[in-house]
Amino acid sequence: MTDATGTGGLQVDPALRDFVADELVPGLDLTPEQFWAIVAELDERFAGRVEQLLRRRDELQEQIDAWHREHGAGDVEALEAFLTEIGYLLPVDEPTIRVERVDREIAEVPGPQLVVPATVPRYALNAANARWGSLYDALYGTDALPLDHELEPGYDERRGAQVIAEADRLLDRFFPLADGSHADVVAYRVPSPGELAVETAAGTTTLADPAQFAGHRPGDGDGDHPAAVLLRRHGLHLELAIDPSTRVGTQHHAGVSDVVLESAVTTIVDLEDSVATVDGPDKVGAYRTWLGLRTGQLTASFGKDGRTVTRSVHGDRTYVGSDGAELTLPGRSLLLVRNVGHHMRLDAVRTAAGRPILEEVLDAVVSAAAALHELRGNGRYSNTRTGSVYIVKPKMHGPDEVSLSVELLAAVEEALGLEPTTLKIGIMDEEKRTSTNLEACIARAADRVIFVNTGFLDRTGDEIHTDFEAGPVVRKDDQRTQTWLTTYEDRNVDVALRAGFAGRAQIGKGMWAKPAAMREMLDTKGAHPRAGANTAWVPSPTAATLHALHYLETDVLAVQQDLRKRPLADRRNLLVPPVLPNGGADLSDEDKRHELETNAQSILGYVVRWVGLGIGCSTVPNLEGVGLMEDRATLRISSQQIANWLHHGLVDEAQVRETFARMAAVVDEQNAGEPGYQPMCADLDRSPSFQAALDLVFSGRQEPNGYTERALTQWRQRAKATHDGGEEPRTREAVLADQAPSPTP
Ligand SMILES: CC(=O)SCCNC(=O)CCNC(=O)[C@H](O)C(C)(C)COP(=O)(O)OP(=O)(O)OC[C@H]1O[C@@H](n2cnc3c(N)ncnc32)[C@H](O)[C@@H]1OP(=O)(O)O
Ligand SMILES: O=CC(=O)O
Ligand SMILES: [Mg+2]
Repeated sequence: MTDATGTGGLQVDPALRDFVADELVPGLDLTPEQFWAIVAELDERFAGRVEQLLRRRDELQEQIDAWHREHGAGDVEALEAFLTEIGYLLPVDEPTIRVERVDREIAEVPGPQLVVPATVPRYALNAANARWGSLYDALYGTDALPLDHELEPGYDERRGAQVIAEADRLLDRFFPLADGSHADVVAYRVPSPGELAVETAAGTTTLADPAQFAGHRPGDGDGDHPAAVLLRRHGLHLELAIDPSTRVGTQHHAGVSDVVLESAVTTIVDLEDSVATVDGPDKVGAYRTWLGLRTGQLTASFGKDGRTVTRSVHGDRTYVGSDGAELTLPGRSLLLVRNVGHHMRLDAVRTAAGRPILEEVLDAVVSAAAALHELRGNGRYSNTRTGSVYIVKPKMHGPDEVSLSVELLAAVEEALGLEPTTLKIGIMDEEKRTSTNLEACIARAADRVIFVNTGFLDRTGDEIHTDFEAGPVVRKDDQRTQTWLTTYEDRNVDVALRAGFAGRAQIGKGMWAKPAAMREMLDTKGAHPRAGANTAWVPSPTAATLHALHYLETDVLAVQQDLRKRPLADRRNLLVPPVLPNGGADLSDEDKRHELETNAQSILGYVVRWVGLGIGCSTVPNLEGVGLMEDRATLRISSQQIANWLHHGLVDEAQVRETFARMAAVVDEQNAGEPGYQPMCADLDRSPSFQAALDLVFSGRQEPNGYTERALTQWRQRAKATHDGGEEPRTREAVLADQAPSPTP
């Protein structure tokens, strides 16, 4: 099946081997043999270091476990002294970053960051194009505005009127007129390129701040009928598309057929926690998307609204600027790619001795080689105007692991002949040893770090695992208000600002994990820019458009200047374990039952799609029917939560097994209409998904750092092997093709 000829002595899965030879390297100054020789050499060079660092994680965890066994949650000063003594806490030495050649989308323009699984080209293309999004669509098709009547099929005029009124309200808020309201406008005119004339019944007015007028797109005839008016606030653009001949334009008082917002300023194409890639063909699927986005050649065809749609990447947008010169704005989100962490091994490529290689090595080399097409000018469009490639590194524990990542990127640059520091790094601050030593972590990457981001989901999982022996942890939903978490969020911003991130790099906040709850997001996620974050994660293009409103509202760069003056959040508060008072004795049986059921249901709801269908990120309804985005990081929390309560006797094994069996029936019911779905309850003992869920919980205590990848991967591989004799395992693409398209207005 595999053959080591021409692959640097590596045994390479045929799908990967063909992808590299036929798709990745042609057009580069690189042969497949050279490519694999680079991978082999880097794997060999770094494998020992990685093993050592993983052992260090385990050693520290064992020491921390022993301390908590003796002291319980303990006294925080004593804990600090102990963690310092064992080398977990390192001296604080404030760094200054020196990163250069960073695109303005990262350095200067605060705005939403979209994340998209690399395994779904249809979604990835949508994400790349989500730089611009229709505010009308986002308001029409979600719960952002209350809906008090049943929508007419097609276009509902009452809903349309509600959307237009809300858009007017937002325009008044962000782009006020010198006189009157946008709701009174009958025409937007551009008599000369630098001048916006706004006609209302009361006469002609303009913007209260004329500098907000950024340009226009000429329509038919003179400036009385522009096709688009471009406005700008806090570095973000908003386009009034004017076309009175359309259905919406006819209804609008000034012919505005859409309000288009600059939305996903940046996008992370994810090779990590939102994908299920367990073998060569899976990895090829994900790599092909990244390559196709960088060459601009990626397309996806699918059925939607009864017709076949072919999606490809959008071009740039051109206007006449307010200075009269042509103004070109990027049509696509600036793309980053998230690679896997140090703990991942890839079965699909093995050394001559049979050892699976470091998956991060292959990710890094492929990520850079794909981008090389564009850096060499072979892409249809350019992602970067500064010649940088943005790689996000997850799940690093402390500064030595950051150094390892930096050295790997430097080695890839050297091997591919890239200028030093071309490969930039986004540091996910999502493991406790990174948060508590954030200054040192940033220092190790000072000349290439382009973000620190509070990945609070993994971080919560790691908190539970690190404090496992301190006592039973608080309920999952109560983590959000714990001292460690609020300190972590504040301190991440404080440290980054002191290190000089403002105007140079991103300070990011975490994912909005309720994909359909847009009203709630609008009401709460504005806290992210107000907390000094110049970006925060959203799960979909629609969420990006709505979250963009928060950056129009808040001038993040001004907030950052103010925050710079506040005292640094106290690192000691990061050490307060989130354990229940009185060992959980205050919780009622009903509280415990509910928490157990909630976590069991979310574990099963996610795992059944990962293991059974190869889908790495899903919306799973919770027991209250609210759809929650679940990925490997949320799974880490849920499985650690149950494992921790089991360990401390809040629940027992029989109860856990009984609850999982009961929840399996609920999850089967929820997925009953899913093509290719294998119900767990048909035979729980033989269901790979059900067994994976139990594995995650019952191995949760021993599993290094509480990660979920080992169990998921093994059970998915087993499920695929079972399929081998019969039906082919279904891919997400196949599942999507069978699904009715989502209702978009
Ligand atoms: C802890 C962490 O690491 S968080 C980071 C990992 N998480 C993520 O990456 C979340 C990414 N988001 C997603 O995967 C999805 O939005 C989900 C799984 C949450 C929901 O997916 P679905 O149920 O299929 O979404 P839904 O049916 O509401 O919408 C589908 C439409 O939205 C689009 N869409 C949904 N999510 C995205 C996305 N992230 N990027 C681009 N387009 C998207 C799809 O292209 C599709 O539109 P189309 O029919 O025109 O192609
Ligand atoms: O990767 C993000 C997280 O929250 O974990
Ligand atoms: Mg994470």
